[in-house]
Amino acid sequence: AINALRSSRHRARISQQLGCQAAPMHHHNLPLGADTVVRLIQAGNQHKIPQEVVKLYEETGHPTYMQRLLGSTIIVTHDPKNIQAMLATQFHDFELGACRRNIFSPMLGIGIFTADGKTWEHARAALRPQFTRDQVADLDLEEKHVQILFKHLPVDALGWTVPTDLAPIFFRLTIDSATEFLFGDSINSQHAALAQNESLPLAFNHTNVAESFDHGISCLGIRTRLSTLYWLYNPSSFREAIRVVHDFADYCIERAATTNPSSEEKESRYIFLKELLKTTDNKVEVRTQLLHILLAGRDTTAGLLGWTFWELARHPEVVHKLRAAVLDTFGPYTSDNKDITFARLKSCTYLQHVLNETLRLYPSVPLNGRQATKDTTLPRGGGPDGLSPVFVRRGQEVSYSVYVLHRRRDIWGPDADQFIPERWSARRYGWEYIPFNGGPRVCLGQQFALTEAGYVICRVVQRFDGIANCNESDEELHNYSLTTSPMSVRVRLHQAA
Ligand code: HEM
Repeated sequence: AINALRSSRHRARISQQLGCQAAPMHHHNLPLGADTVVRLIQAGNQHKIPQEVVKLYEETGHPTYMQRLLGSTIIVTHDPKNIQAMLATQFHDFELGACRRNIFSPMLGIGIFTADGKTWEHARAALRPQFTRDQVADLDLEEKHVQILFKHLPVDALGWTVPTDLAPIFFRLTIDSATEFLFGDSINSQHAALAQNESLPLAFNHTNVAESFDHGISCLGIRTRLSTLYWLYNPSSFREAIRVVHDFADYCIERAATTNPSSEEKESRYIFLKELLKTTDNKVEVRTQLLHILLAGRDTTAGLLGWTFWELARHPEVVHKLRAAVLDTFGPYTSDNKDITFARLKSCTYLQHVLNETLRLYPSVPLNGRQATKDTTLPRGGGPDGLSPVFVRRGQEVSYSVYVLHRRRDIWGPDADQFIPERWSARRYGWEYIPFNGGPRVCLGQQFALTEAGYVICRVVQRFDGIANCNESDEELHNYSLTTSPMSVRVRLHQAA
């Protein structure tokens, strides 16, 4: 106790020397900030956690504030300058921390998404080359899976589909293409979901892999929200899901490692797993890397597609303009997709504006955080005017919400909550727009994701010229595990003549 008192006095002195002032404390109605925990649990049940975090910010009235959270006091900041400090300018003062590692490791092991320090540097260096290659987003492979998606969207004599929920369809599309690209073997969940069940001969029983992966991720989401109490949540269904996912990964790795090189050479397709096996023969490390990329890349892309169509279904004028831009760049729908390339997707400006605007309103990772590696400061948020630095204790959690940041009216204007792709024709990127994070840990798959999502959107709007919203309500409901996607995107699509 005496040591704690001494170090707290020492910190107070340093904090004063550095010109730090206290950030305002969020007003709590219950001890230990239990009211905030209850509110977040209730918001989770209503699928509105990101909106609740906006309310907490608005109640406090400051972009940076302190919040009690069951025994600890965390700093919450939605200030671009502070986020930039944590992610870039003071990168070494902050890390992900042991808590995130412990939460994720039973399913994923310790890899790029959970590691800090040298382990992270090693993982990033090993993965980086795989993302600089031109073929990183294989559009022919994507097309194969898009064609199966279209089988889920048959039309009647007037050209309309029945009301269909696109949200699960995008989840199946992205796990099929991601597993084929990463593991060399698609789990073909789209085939399994077709009514007539066009069963494929599979070397491995893939049927449960998609469900197990989804269940495992939702358990990781619950463990993340329990924070340091994550260990309370470890149900047998979580352990079983992990077993299925690991068996699938191990099967693919074993098969890739024992493939006869001569037949391998004949196969020109780029497979992530085979590239990784050239860098290490440690199969557990390969499994860890693969599962981390699957986690990082799959749900994020499915969520981006889901939210894009959620908004398109409510903005026919944007559909009209987007379709005109796509047809102008790539021509009408044909079974040949050769005109659609990475470079041409980038040059389709309005498509990029639609993607930017979707990621502004629905950043895939709406809440995030870091932990201080040493006593340090954040540049802003202290004192009555909020302009003084704030002292951060070693080990203190700092949480930030990109969802809140992207909807701040003082940054984006009074229409911050509205979907207006046109705002991007006059806007430049800075630290107020960070859907892919920033600094040394910026998303490795940004180009991959924008290419894949852009490609799928292009193909859908080439083939369909009308999107009618069939959801009963316009309420924004988040299917939020670690990333967000819409609960449901029920639409009827009209096929172009
Ligand atoms: C809409 C799509 C995507 C979004 C919005 C997105 C966003 C992000 C964000 C916010 C982070 C930082 C997370 C953190 O703080 O720990 C991140 C990290 C990462 N992302 Fe993405 N991501 C997307 C798609 C992808 C894809 C498709 C891949 C790979 C195929 C990928 C690979 C990674 C990797 C490897 C990291 C870890 C980087 C590191 O810690 O060094 N992402 N992404």
